[in-house]
Amino acid sequence: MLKDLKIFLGLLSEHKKTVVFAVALGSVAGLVTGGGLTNGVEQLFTLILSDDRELSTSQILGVAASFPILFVILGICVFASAYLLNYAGLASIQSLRSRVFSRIQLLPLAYFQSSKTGDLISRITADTTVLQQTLTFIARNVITQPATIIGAVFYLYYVAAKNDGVYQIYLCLIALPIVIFPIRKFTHKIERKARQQQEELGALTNNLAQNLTAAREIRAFNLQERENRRFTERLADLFISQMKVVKYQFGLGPVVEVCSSMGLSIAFVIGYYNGVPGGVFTSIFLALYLTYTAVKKLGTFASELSKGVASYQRIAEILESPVDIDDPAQPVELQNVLGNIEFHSVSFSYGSTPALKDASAVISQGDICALVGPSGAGKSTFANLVPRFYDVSEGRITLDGHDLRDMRMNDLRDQIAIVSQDPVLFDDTIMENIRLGRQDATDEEVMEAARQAFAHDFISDETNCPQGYETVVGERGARLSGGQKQRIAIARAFLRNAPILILDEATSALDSESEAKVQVALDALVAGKTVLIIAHRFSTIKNANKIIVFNEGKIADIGAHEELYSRCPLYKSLFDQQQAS
Ligand SMILES: Nc1ncnc2c1ncn2[C@@H]1O[C@H](COP(=O)(O)OP(=O)(O)OP(=O)(O)O)[C@@H](O)[C@H]1O
Repeated sequence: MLKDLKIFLGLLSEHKKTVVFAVALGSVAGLVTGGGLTNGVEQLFTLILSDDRELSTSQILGVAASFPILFVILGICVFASAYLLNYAGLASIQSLRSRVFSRIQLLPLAYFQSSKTGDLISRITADTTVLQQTLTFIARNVITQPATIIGAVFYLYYVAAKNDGVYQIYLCLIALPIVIFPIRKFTHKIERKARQQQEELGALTNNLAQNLTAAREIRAFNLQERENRRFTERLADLFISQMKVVKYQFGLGPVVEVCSSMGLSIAFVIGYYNGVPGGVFTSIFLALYLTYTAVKKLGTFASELSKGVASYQRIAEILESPVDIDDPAQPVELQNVLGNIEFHSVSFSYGSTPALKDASAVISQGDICALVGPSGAGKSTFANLVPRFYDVSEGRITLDGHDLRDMRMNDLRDQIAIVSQDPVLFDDTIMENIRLGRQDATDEEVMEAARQAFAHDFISDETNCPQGYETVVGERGARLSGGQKQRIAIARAFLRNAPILILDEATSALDSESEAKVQVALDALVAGKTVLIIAHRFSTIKNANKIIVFNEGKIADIGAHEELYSRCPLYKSLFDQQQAS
């Protein structure tokens, strides 16, 4: 438990001073409860049970006032301590969420292919919420409860010293160590069950996320019933694991109470036979009761801690995932990049799946290089290695003679503009979506880029975009057609004006009229730049001066159209097939 507690105290370490001050206030509250309250009760009951009623009015008022005073002190300490500790807890969770989010921005693409989006969302939202509850629960109880126990035990010691026959009542405290055993057993169980519960919640969120992104397909293929069934099954799994946590969490309290009640019974028997006076006995009973209640709360505390540990482990998995593509210690300074790219015997595998084998190629400044080959041959993989979305497994890639791994990632990616087949737009205005190409671009520059991409006309057309450049495009650009989205993406590339362009069949979503227009724009854009076109249709390659033919992860041939057509059988057959269709 101490190890687990350390994790949480570590999370609170940014607010050490606040925590220390709050803990001091909590200790006062605990000691006042355990020591002061019991003492007050002793005085009160001794006076009320006595036949002798000769106290002066001021003495009576003094005793009567002692309780409100005690509770005012207690109230101030408890409130201030809880407020400050909650502040530290919530602020720590805020910074943890922010750290997890920042980490996610750095993680390699491969991480997202092996993780599920819904589960990641669940870790950042649901698991951090559990942690938040744990932190505030710990904050409320970590000091108050032990302080209450210490105060009460000291009071018992004080009473035993003052009264004959009372020291045997210490026997009642034997119940305390006995209670530790069920607490330990239950907390281990809770930690495992809570982890399972959070995993089920992650799976449920993932199911939901997938369902929401496939709303069109679900309707098109009449999958509603299948989706309902799957979601209901997930809900049932979550329910079962939640109930297991509930069983152990709430089973602990009664077990501790039964052990504690035995202690109270022993106290009664000892007190009765030893003739302990009524007032003293009442306060002893209260001290024992407070001690057991505090122990019970510590039991709940341990179970909360276990739940928190289970969630923390899921969050820590993100924080501890290696960022294997990182900046070098002494990066090369990139200046006036020309765009000469060379692949030197490059191999790459996705896990154990080889995707590129011993690929060597030179793509010089100004080359328009088309990557062609059958599906799965390695074209996209080849292009994805240039912006270091993945690092090569073997060999090296150079830009203007420098190994890509010797450059700062941001410097390298600043030299590259990408237009993908299915461009992603953010739920923001058209202006801001284009500005992603270069974040410091002025509105005028954004509009000029849109003109170059033949996007300005549809953006200015009120029927398409009622607020022009200020029109919000919806999630993933839902309010725009495929062709319009692609022209926005092309406008981004114009704005970026990078020396290297990667086009993933960039004109595939355009109708023949816009395709012709964009082709003119692309011709202007590519001038003097190094261009990689992942070509799925051969119509795209007519402007390429260099064609790389891929087959089963290997480069089968490199050359211009005419030479490849005459000497490369694979290229000839692919080209003829396309012409025929
Ligand atoms: N993220 C991934 N994880 C595992 N394997 C992958 C991944 N991406 C691609 N592959 C595999 O790597 C190989 C090359 O894929 P790649 O996407 O580079 O081919 P491609 O030529 O671009 O195909 P297409 O024309 O169909 O897009 C294929 O066997 C593919 O299954």
